[in-house]
Amino acid sequence: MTSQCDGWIRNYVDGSYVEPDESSSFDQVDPATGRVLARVHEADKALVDRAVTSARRALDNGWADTPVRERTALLRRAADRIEERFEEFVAAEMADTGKPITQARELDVARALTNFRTFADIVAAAGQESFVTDLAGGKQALNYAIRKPLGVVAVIVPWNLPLLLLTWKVAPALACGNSVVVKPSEETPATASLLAEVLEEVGLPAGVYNVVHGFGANSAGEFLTTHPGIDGVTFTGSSATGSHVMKTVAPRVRPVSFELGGKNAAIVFDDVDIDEALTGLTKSVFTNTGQVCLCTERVYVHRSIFDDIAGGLVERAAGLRLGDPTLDATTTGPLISQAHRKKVLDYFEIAEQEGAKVLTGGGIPDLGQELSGGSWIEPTLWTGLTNKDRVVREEIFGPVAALIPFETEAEAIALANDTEYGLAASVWTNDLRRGHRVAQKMNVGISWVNTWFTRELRSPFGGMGLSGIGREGGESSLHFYTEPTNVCVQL
Ligand SMILES: O=C(O)C(=O)/C=C/C=C/O
Repeated sequence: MTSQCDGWIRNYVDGSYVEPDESSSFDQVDPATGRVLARVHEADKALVDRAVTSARRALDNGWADTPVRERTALLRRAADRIEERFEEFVAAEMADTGKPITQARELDVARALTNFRTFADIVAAAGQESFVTDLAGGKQALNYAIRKPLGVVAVIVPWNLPLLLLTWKVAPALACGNSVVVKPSEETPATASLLAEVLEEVGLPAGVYNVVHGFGANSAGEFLTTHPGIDGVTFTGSSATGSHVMKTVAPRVRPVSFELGGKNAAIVFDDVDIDEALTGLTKSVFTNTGQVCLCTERVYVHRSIFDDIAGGLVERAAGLRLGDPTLDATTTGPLISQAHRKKVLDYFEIAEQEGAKVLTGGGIPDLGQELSGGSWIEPTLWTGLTNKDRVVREEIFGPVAALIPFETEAEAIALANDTEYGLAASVWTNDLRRGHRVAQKMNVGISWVNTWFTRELRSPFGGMGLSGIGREGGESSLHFYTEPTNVCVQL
């Protein structure tokens, strides 16, 4: 039995794919064409319970006590196996998202390899904290902390970078000896189920990795976060859903790690190399059709170069290639669904009501009959807006940004920080002292200077305010996926 066969994408529980039934299922839709590709079997409450129970049993039957070197060796084998099956993962990710093949290869699946290998290295090298404590009367005590697995972790991941974000969480979770129950987004079920094949092939014990599919209220996600057997929740997705998940685990005071929404700013100073800045800004606004929590939706530009940057970005947007995701020349895919496209188009309406001047885009492109059923949208740029406008305050999650001029550094910092979110920012300037100074002043988790989405996986990653709780990455992941016990011995 495999993750996807005879037209079904399956749940994976206790080491095997679950036989689907028609009664609870939903469609896997290709966002590029609107075509139904397969049926997805929706997990009911009993199946979610079986997943959590088998995850606990796997922990207790030895996985939690597996030597670190065995766990990290398994992660490396998983990376090698994904590499061998690379194009299968690319195809599965593209079927779910419609994203261009070059991005699926160079970002989404490539990062899965890096995530597994990086956390194998980090956990293999991790030490423990210990101290010799001086006491009264010349006595001493030895204090040392051992880190145990957090336990059964609920991993809830979004539809924008499905495999990247899934492995960003599952790699450290497994490396630290946890077992996981994964609830992928209903929009993108394929790679989470396919990963189960690889983990089984490389010898992960049954029950350590489980996948349950579902969506909305009173479904797998809800059954999972409310399940008394869950020891912690790691979630990437919208701030509203994050807030709801927090409420569901609050009665049992379970730890959460949230990477949520953003309304990220770029600040472009007058001393930039215009071409270099345009390249970086285009990437930060339009990557993954703007469907990355780190994408820029607010671009603050020094007034003296505003027209150069605005004009240059319009040209770059015109240079984007929307179309058949299987072509290497394609740079930009569709939005994830018709429902999400309606949300983005509604914001296009609101922007015009708020006085936006549309520099480019603002509608639906005509890409021919083959793609007419897809959820395509035009890359869009606005001017004429202020920080008071809804489309400058609310996360849109599409290929769109508002361009707003500023005069002084202090004004730019104030404008960029004027938000309830706090995930990412980018500062573009050739004065590196100013770059460091302004980047540090950003109230965000990740602040880039003259670059965007450059990732050091050992750094803390996450956001503040509405953008999340906690950090993952490097040591931060170890802290979330383990529970330390400090032992104090009188010497
Ligand atoms: O790059 C990462 O590790 C990561 O977590 C990216 C998150 C993007 C969310 O939309």
